[in-house]
This record gives sequence, C-alpha cells and structure tokens, in this order.
Amino acid sequence: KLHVPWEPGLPLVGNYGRVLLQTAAIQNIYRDIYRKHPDKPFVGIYKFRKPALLVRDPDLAKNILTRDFSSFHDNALDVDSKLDPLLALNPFFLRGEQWKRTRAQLVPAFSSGRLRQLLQPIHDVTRELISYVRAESPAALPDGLDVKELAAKFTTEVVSSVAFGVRANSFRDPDAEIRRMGRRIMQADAWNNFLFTISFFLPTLRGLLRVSFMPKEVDRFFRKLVGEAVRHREETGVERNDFLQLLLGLKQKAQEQGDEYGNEEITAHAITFFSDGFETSSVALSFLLHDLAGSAAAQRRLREELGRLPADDHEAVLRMPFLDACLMESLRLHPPAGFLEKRCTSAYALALPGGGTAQLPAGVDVVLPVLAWHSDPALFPDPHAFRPERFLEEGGAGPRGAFVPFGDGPRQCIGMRFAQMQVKMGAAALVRAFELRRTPRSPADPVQQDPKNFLAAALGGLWLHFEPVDAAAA
Ligand code: HEM
Repeated sequence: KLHVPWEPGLPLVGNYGRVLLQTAAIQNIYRDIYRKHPDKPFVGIYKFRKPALLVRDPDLAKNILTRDFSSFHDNALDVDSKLDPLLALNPFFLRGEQWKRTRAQLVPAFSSGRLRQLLQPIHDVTRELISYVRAESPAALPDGLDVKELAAKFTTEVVSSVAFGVRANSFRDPDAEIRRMGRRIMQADAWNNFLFTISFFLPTLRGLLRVSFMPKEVDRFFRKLVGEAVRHREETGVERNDFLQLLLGLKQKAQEQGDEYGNEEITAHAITFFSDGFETSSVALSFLLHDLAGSAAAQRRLREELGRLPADDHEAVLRMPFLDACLMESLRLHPPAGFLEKRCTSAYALALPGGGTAQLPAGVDVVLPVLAWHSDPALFPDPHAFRPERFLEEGGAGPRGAFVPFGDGPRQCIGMRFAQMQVKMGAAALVRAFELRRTPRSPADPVQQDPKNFLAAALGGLWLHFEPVDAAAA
C-alpha cells in the first residue's frame, strides 16, 4: 500500500521461514534482505504474517531513534505480562509512560559517581579471572579455553556482585547456581531459540502454547535470591553500594509518597540488571578476545598503552584510546544485538524514493538491521577486517545511524558505560598477563553466526590459548 519495494516471502511465515527452521539467525536474514536491495532507503518485509519496514538508510534510522523518537518510542518485541511477569517489567519491554517513569528511576544507577564506585569490585573480579586462567593452563590444552564460557563466568561474577550484592562463585564451582541460571536463559539451543521466536514474534502461538520465555526454575530462583537479600537488608539495616540498595531507596521513597513499589518491581529490576547485563557483555568480551588473538600487533600496542598506566589506577584503563578503538571495532564486527525493532506509535511521513511522501501508519514495526550496516563495505571499507585504527580516524565510525551497537536516542542502552567498563577491565587484565593465541579449534574469520542464537554467537564457539606474557617473550 505504501508503494515501497518488497522482499517476497512465503505464506504464513513471510521472510521468517529460515528462523523457524533455525537455519539462519534473524540478524542474518535482515542482512541478506538489506544486501538484495541496494540504493533503496527501506524495504517492505513480512514478519511472519505482519507487514513491517526494514530501514536501509542510516540517516532515516538516526531520525527514528533520535529526532522522531516521539513516533517510535516503543520497542516492537512483545512480551506477555501474565506468562512472563518479571520480564514484562524490564525497561526494554515497557511502553509509553511506564517506560519513561521506570527509565528515569533507574538512570541514577549508572551515573558517573556510581560507576566509579564499581571500579574496585570489578578489579577484584579481574584478579580472580587471571588466577583462574593461570590455574587452567589453557596453553597446554589442544583446543585452548572456551572463551565464551570464560567471559560469561567473569561477567556473571561482576554483575551478581553489583546487582544483588552476592558472589556467584562461578570461577570455583562449575555448577555455581547463578551461572547455571544464566545458562538456562541464554544457552543457544533449539528450544531456547524456538522460545525466543514465539515469545517475541508469534504472540498468538505463544498464547496457545502458554509457554513463558523465562523458565519457572529461573523465576523462582531469582525471586528467592532477591527476596532474601531484601529481607536481610531491611532487618539488619546493612547498606551496600550496589544496585539493590538503589532499588530499596526507590521503594522507601515510593512508600513515603504513598505509591506502590513492591518487591515484584525490585526483583524484576534486579533481574533486568542481571539478564541484560551479563550475556551481552560476555558476548562482547569473548569476541574482543578472539579479535585480539588474531592480531599480535594490536596486542603489542595495547600492552604498550597499558605499560604507561599506573598499575593501581583502574579508571585510567577506561580512557585508553586504543583499547576503546579495539572494543568499538569488535562491536562493529560482532554487534551482540544485531538488530533493533521499533513500533511506529504515531503516523509518520516517509519520503518515498521516487518523490512524494507516504504515511507510515501507527502499529507498523520498523526493523533496524544493525549487523547489515556494520558489515556494509560502502559504510565501513574492508568490513570483515579487524582494524581498530579506523575508530581513531576522522569519520571512521561511519555515519551516525550506521554504527549503533548500543542503539541511540532516549532508549539507548542504559547500561552502556557499565558494559564498556567491565569488558575493558576484563580484556585489559587478560592482555596484560597473557599473550592470546588462536587454536586449531578457533573459528576462521569472518566468524560464522550460530543460527540458533539471537545474539551474536560463533558457530562452534570461541577457543583460545593464553600464554603467560613472560613465557611468551622468553
Ligand atoms: C556490550 C554489552 C551491551 C550491549 C551491546 C547492549 C546493547 C543494547 C541495545 C542495542 C539496546 C537497545 C537500544 C535501543 O533500543 O536503542 C539495549 C537496551 C538496554 N540495555 Fe543494553 N547492552 C549491553 C549491556 C547492558 C548492560 C550491562 C545492562 C545493564 C546492566 C543493559 C541494560 C539495558 C536495558 C535496561 C535496556 C533497555 C533500555 C530502554 O529501553 O530504555 N545493557 N542494550
């Protein structure tokens, strides 16, 4: 109806056949459609039976996320609040005024002052990380170490301590409970991928099958964990400098004003911090280590940069230009969230390629193909090469709308600076202590995406050798 170019699909499944068959990840399907329609600002697609607009033009995407946010203020992924009550309170899924209020309440948790207070706890976890890698002696293992699991242990440990005020013990205990719960939500397998697809894209089927995205065991575990921590603090008056304390402050303030802010909200937001914070960051850290292992020159340059810093100045790591460029380049190559989906919330005038405009009606979903932009040679020359220097060059980060690993605008990732902090501190500690090397089991570049994962994930995993720096130099 809008006279836009269309990507033909199949009856019922539209362009999502390969998603259902689990032969391609959603972000790769969007990338393929993007490539088939060069020079078009947008392409019509079918998300199963629902028509949607895939935006190709980064400038239009930038406007959707920023200037014209009032017409696209909700994310398009649906969640059923009866089946997934805790997930439904995650800011990512909240809508309209409820989103605005919750976002404003949570923003102080990520202020510069609060993040500074996390430097020491994160540093403590990096020391455990280094001891763990030394003890495992991965240089002696033919396949090396499973880096995805290593990074997940690290971020689970950091996030648990910062969110709930507890240690997950994931380095010492292979069956540590919090790590086990993390695996249950995020493990890339056919069942989890199916759950993701029906939970967020096929609300009718989800309603018929009555399945929740969050397994009941995980729901029960976190309710108990947070409930006990809240009770302990309320009974003893103990205060800690963590996210849970901020949530307890919100509860107290709400009670003073006669508003509702119950344990359900506290539990939900503590889980948000965990679920949104550990897996995305561990994906980012594991790919950063993989990319660095492929470039001895980048590791050398990082070690030189690190060598110039005082050893006890943890904050200085966050200001290292080359480390920052390495992380940005790795996020460009492997954006953990390879697509964004926004819902048009009020009619929007679209400039048509042939001239004139068309009204995009409220209710239509708009897909922003992040992975497609990040790997487009017209936006990033030699797109599959790990070339951190491009982020130190003028204009190297591409046009604004085209490099969006954390989204943009009022709904940009609320945990962006915290994520960068934990990833940079983890990577810096490892590069200082070890020479990272690929192993026969490491995937070749460009890394192939695991079709069963909706976040970036390497098919077959990421594996590395870690050789102590002194030994490597000898
Ligand atoms: C490298 C790690 C991370 C990446 C790549 C990432 C990426 C993203 C992206 C792309 C969005 C959507 C932005 C948009 O719609 O414009 C988002 C939203 C969000 N992220 Fe992150 N994220 C990361 C880490 C974190 C961490 C550590 C936390 C919390 C501790 C977090 C919490 C959230 C929340 C709550 C939202 C929803 C924000 C809203 O809708 O207002 N993320 N993230």
